Amino acid sequence: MTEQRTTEHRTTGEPAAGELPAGRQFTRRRLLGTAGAAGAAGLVVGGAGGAFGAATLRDEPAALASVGATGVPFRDGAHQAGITTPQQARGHLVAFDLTAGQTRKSVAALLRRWSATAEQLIGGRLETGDDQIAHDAGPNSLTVTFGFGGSLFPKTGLEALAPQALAPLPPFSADALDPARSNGDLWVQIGSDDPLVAFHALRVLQKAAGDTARVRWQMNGFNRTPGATPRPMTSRNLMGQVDGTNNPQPTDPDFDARIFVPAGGTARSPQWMAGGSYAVVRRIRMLLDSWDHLSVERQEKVIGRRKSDGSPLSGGTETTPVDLDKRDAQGAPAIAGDAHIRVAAPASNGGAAMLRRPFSYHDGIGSDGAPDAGLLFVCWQADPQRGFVPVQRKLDRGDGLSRFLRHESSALFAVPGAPGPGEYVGQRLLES
Ligand SMILES: C=CC1=C(C)c2cc3[nH]c(cc4nc(cc5[nH]c(cc1n2)c(C)c5CCC(=O)O)C(CCC(=O)O)=C4C)c(C)c3C=C
Ligand SMILES: [Fe+2]
Repeated sequence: MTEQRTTEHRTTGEPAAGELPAGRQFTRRRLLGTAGAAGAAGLVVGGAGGAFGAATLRDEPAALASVGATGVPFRDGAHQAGITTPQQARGHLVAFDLTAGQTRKSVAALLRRWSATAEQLIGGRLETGDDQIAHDAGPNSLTVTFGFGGSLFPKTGLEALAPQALAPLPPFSADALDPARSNGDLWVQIGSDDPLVAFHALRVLQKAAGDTARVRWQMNGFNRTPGATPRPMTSRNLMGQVDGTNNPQPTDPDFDARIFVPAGGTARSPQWMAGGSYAVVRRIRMLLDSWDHLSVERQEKVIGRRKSDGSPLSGGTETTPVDLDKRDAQGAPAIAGDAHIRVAAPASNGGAAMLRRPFSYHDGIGSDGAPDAGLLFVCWQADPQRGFVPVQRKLDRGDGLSRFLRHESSALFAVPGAPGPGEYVGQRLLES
């Protein structure tokens, strides 16, 4: 049964006495405050320190806002966290390569170490000697998700267990890929609603890699902060569009079949991938200076939806089903033949679908003088040949949006299911 977005998030329970090392022991009031309590106790305006210095001057700790207190279990159901978890405000995507001479055994030791570390980070139980970057923070929806790249299998003698579904993605005509920022033996996706919590997790996991694996590439992204809008709503990307509306929903009857490998595995996904999923990761630069030259009306035609509220050009509100057959008063298709949502729709791709869960990125100004910004496109599916590949093939040929994008890096990872009690992530592969 699929975890529901709303129910996967939980508020952490009160830590048992002695569970946290000295200096990390929060009173219930400190750790589990509500937004209301934060409002009452959090900001001291005026007074000796003035509003600016108030947070550091008060001697009574304020309760955490609900954002800080929200936790996502590391082991919950059949799937790793970070797939159906609501998008967090901060994300780090990191690929590692094994150093020379590593074996299945040393990789198993690394995954055991990483799993234990991730569980400690998520539970707020830090090791003695921790750098304290996240010292005062609650869980902030921290998730850590681990995956395996195709190159891992021959390096560890596991070729026979490599999923066929993990075969390299085909080339696409619009690709401008940087090999140094593509692929990788291992992948870690970190998400949190607090940048310090996210950085801390990244730093601790990178140190835990020890001499077994080195960072191949790292990408840092962001989304809207929870609570930033008066009503919760679908996030916007850096082109300003509402992005994520027509994602498969966990309540859809075919959601699990589309996104996760079934319990018994499949012909293209061995049993050790049961409950797992495949992540396609693409760094897609947006050519924002060109995009910004278009009128809003043109921009809306390129996508097929209104910019203001994400409603389809065939009519209705954001969540109204798209009518690809609708014609305007002149008899022309309301949604153009090369509109992104027409070309990408399951109806145009033999039912192919994926769960898109991206982060935006902004790495300053590129050598061309334009923003080096865009989407860290992450999509999840039970098999990339039935998800990403057919859709990207179609987009590659006929998407009006592709003129404003550049695919700069690409990777595919097999993300195993959640470890059982006492297991580590990937144990069913590494000890089979
Ligand atoms: C191969 C898959 C896709 C890539 C790559 C991709 C890149 C990309 N998309 C946007 C902006 C939007 N995409 C939207 C919808 C949408 N996109 C894809 C697939 C890819 N997008 C799909 C399957 C869909 C849903 C189509 C449907 O069934 O209606 C939208 C509309 C809102 C929404 O439904 O999310 C926007 C906006 C950008 C900016 C981008 C690369 C940077
Ligand atoms: Fe899209």
